[in-house]
Amino acid sequence: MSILITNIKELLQVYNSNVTILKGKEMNNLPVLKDAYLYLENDTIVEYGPMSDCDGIEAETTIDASGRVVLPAWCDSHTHLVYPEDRAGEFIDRINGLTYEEIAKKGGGILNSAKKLQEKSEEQLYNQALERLNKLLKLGTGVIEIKSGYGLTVESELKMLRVIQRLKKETQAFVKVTFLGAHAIPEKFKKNKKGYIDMIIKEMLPKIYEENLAHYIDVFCEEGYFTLEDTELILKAAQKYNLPAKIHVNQFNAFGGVELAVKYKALSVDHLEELTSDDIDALKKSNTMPVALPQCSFFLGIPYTNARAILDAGLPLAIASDYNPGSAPSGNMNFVLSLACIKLKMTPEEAINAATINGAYALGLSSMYGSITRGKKANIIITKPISGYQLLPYSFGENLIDTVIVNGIIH
Ligand SMILES: N=CN[C@@H](CCC(=O)O)C(=O)O
Ligand SMILES: [Zn+2]
Repeated sequence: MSILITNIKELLQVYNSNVTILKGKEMNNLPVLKDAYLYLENDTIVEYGPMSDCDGIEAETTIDASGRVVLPAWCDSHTHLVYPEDRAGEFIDRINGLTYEEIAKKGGGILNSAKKLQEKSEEQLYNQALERLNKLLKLGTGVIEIKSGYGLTVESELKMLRVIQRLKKETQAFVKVTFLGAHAIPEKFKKNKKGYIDMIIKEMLPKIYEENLAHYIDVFCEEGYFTLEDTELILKAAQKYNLPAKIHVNQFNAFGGVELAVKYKALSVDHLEELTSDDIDALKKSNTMPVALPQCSFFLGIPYTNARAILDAGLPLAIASDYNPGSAPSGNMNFVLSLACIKLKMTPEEAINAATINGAYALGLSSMYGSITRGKKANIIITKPISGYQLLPYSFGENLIDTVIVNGIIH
């Protein structure tokens, strides 16, 4: 199957050499080819260039992209897409003045989702998650990370991971799977957290390894959840099973989680609504990608990640949706892009880089995804006719995505 996209108004992220990460000032650079064509074969980007060089190229399908912007599909590096049902009740509680922490303390939050998830079958969870994922594909997401973490028992964590594995096998999206058994302390272990951590290390991890169910390990390193010591125990154990870390840190409190993650060579540190100069210093000495989740700040009314401090320190930055029923009930990366510009004060160029190439890096995939480069995967967004790529973050709440090609298939 070959696809030729012609008359492209702006082709974004064109790199002849295989760029895999953008840092600091580099993030303000977004290469644009005007009046361009793009030629795809099966799941691969084969050629691109100015329309004047397009003569003689033929394909089974031709798409006229006059007036449209074409760019790599979004790489969403942080989601909790598999969950049993919404938590709209907590939304109302928060409107009435309760905080996320207060809701969690009275049995809501993650434990509420875990209770519901334990009652659902693998089939039910799969069908719900598939519907969500199909919506996201149409909104431009081609690569997605999905975490477990609403199981919190051996059986239910494995159930979640199997559902995610099935999404990986049976959909066009490229799915990376993260084990987040350490998402909350189950009610049963309230007075015996050590017992739950033991269960993660001695029962869950070996089974996950045996069945090859996950690519990454995650821990919610936060007051009231998992301490630095707890996190270190889990990251150490995961090393034995070759599961690199992508961890939740600094959502509500900054107490050294970033430094610990860097010590364990984490692929990414996610949230960072609270950020200290020590965190920045630790990141400077690392290859770890900081990931901002602005929808969580928007929805919970907590501070936004200080993206400017991160970028001005010469560091890279990715943005992701954090799609989950408690703190970010949407996986729409187009809105994430708008928030990055409006609230994180990122330029459209920085935000697009953060949602494509650096998102791919945060999943260990940037040599295959995230830019328009010969040999990279054919994951492409074609917008509706627009005046320029700045419209993507500018027109918040409006769907400007017309066609999405994922893995060479048109959606
Ligand atoms: N903070 C931890 N995990 C999710 C929220 C999960 C939930 O509330 O269900 C997050 O990244 O925001
Ligand atoms: Zn999360």
